[in-house]
Amino acid sequence: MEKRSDQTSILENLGRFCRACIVSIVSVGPIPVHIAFIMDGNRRYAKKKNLLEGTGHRFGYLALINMLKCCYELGIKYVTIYAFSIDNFKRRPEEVESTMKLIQEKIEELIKEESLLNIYGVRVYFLGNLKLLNKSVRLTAERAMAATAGNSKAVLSICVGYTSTDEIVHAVQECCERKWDEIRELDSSGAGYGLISIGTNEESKGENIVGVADIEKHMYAAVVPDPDIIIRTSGETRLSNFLLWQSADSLLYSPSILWPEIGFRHLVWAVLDFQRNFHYLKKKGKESEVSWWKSIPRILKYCLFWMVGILILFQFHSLSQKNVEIVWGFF
Ligand SMILES: CC(C)=CCC/C(C)=C/CC/C(C)=C/COP(=O)(O)OP(=O)(O)O
Repeated sequence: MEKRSDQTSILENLGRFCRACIVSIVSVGPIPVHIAFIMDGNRRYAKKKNLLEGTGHRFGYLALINMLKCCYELGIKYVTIYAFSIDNFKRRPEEVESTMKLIQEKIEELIKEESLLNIYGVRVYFLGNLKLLNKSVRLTAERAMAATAGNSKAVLSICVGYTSTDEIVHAVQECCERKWDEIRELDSSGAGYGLISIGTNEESKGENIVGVADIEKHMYAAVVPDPDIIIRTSGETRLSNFLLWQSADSLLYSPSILWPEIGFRHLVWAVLDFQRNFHYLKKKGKESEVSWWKSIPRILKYCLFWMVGILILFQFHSLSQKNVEIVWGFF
């Protein structure tokens, strides 16, 4: 029994070591600053595994926690997730209620002292029309934002009661209201009142024109940079009203797995895809600053990684299926 658990912990450490090696190899190239996830396929996962529908979302949450850890290990500073769209409110009332309950329960878990958010220094934002949430979920969300406001290493944005078209309409409305107040302040005589028009100019102070940058400032997602990659599981290549304004230059990556099945390997693949397409993604001024000599420790780790890999291959016949699964679990 003792021997068995020793063997398990050796394999777990081996899994962790291999993962750390992959992280250091991938980090030689440019790492995306912001990844957004469309967590698609929770209910299909439950169906596939003959589980209750709501259990699919619980597995989805576990996958989310694992994915956040992977992102923070890779040094990705901003993560945004599509947790509940405005359209999701049209689902069966029992489903809406149970998903909301789950979201509230998990937010409460996430703001505990020893939670993942505090370990990795993550500030959390809720993006969307929060008025659509019931009072207790809204208050929990507000409490989470206040509780993590002092964290500054990373940012997690949770989109609830969100759709991109709603965000754009809200931003334009708010922007016009502000512009109206601004003009009124500048021209107390009221003589300059007129129509406010939407212009293509970036920003326009004191004029009756609202520009792109003016609108952007009023987006829910104004607190984070535009996403470099949007990952949508279940092989779908639609954005489903998610970050339409912000995704003009984003790479869409769409692995054919259901959200609860997502793992480290899918994230690494998405980042490698981003690195391959880096020069096409208009990442001006964001070139990697890594020079070859700075990569020496990483290259050594890379060699060590392959040596260990070859040793494992030699030993493979002596590993049981269970042991192989333990190591594979880290990917
Ligand atoms: C604290 C926090 C943010 C918790 C998140 C909980 C969580 C994983 C919510 C996901 C909800 C959702 C609508 C997923 C989409 O799958 P789907 O229901 O559309 O599945 P389908 O595509 O198989 O129908």
